[in-house]
Amino acid sequence: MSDIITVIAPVNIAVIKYWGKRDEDLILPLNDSVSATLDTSIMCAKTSVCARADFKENAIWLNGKKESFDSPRLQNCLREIKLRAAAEKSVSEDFLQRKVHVCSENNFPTAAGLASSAAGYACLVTALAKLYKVKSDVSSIARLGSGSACRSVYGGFVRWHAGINPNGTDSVATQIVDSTHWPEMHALILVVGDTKKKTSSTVGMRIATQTSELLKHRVKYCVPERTEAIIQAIKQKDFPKFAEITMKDSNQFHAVALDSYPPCVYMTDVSHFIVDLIHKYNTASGSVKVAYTFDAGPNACLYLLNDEVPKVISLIKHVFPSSKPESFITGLNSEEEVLSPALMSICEPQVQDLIKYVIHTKVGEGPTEITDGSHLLNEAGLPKTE
Ligand SMILES: Nc1ncnc2c1ncn2[C@@H]1O[C@H](COP(=O)(O)OP(=O)(O)OP(=O)(O)O)[C@@H](O)[C@H]1O
Ligand SMILES: C[C@@](O)(CCOP(=O)(O)OP(=O)(O)O)CC(=O)O
Repeated sequence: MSDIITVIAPVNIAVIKYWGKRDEDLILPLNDSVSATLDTSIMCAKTSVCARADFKENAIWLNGKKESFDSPRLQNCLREIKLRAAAEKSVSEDFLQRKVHVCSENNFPTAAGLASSAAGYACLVTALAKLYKVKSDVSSIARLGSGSACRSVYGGFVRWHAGINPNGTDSVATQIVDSTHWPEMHALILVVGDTKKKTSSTVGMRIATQTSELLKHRVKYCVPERTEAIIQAIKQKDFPKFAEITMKDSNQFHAVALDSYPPCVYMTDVSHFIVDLIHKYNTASGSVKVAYTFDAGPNACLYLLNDEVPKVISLIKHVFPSSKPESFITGLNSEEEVLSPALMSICEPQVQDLIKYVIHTKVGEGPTEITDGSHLLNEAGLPKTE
């Protein structure tokens, strides 16, 4: 039997955003956040890990390239998993002393605002937990890699509790409902740009924490109320309520980014155009059918129910013509529906390629171990691609 462990882990897109830390080293947030975990069959990180007595050093390969293992976030995750394993006495002292090799790949662009760090660290920490046979919840360890990663440790809809303990022991993720609760919930990710962003989330939220008055108001008054309300909406499958809170929270997060000094601008003209289009679509539909949300970048994530997907895909194709129509919609198969004249008239077609491509996905499960032997490390514990 192989001693290599391989795990795939999902991305998650928040509907109540995490933005601002109360402790930068422990990655403790100022507020609770809520997200949906997205299907690993469409977007995922895949990570293989292995610990052997003859490895000379800890090593990590990310997307085919050897990277430094010195990153404090990586070191913190490995250290905490080993401490947990030692406390649980799950492996021998000798095993804990061994060096590890890690090889990871994302099947979508890295560091492009598509939550690669969330999937990446959830995957790494889950794989290490299996390697060291850790049984307890590891969301607080994934949090040390990237805050939002703690939510990718679970499937379905997930809440990250900010917690109040200075040492962060209560800053953990819990599942609100699993992925079978609201299977009709789909997501369309409209990729406006997939290059590295100008201001990282870490830096952007540091500036906001130091300078934004609006962030203080958001943390104290808006997020607590919205968190409770959206959890109710999720439990009751109340889409219009869910969508309204999602859109308001995205708008407020970007208002906080603009209220920072110097301001952080993540949305582009195309992003704002999408916001306007969704509001027009909802008005023309007579009720709220689609929600948008934007992370620290220009890409839109639209949440909508399955029934609505054919119409919305037709609308996107009509408004955003592509020079590569055959590869414009990726992910889950989606039918198209002829748009009614009323919906056709809400927006004229724009110039070609404002949106690069669209990923159609849905709410899915948390990290899973891959047992078919398709490891990223070979028998020598080195990347198969080397
Ligand atoms: N599969 C992975 N395994 C380990 N680390 C990863 C993996 N994927 C990404 N990362 C880490 O996350 C970093 C990218 O995080 P960053 O926050 O810049 O981008 P993002 O996650 O795509 O965007 P955002 O967090 O705003 O959605 C990478 O440079 C790398 O350090
Ligand atoms: C806008 C967000 O996507 C911010 C994500 O920030 P990160 O989790 O990437 O930040 P660090 O904890 O500094 O690594 C909102 C969210 O996912 O809740």
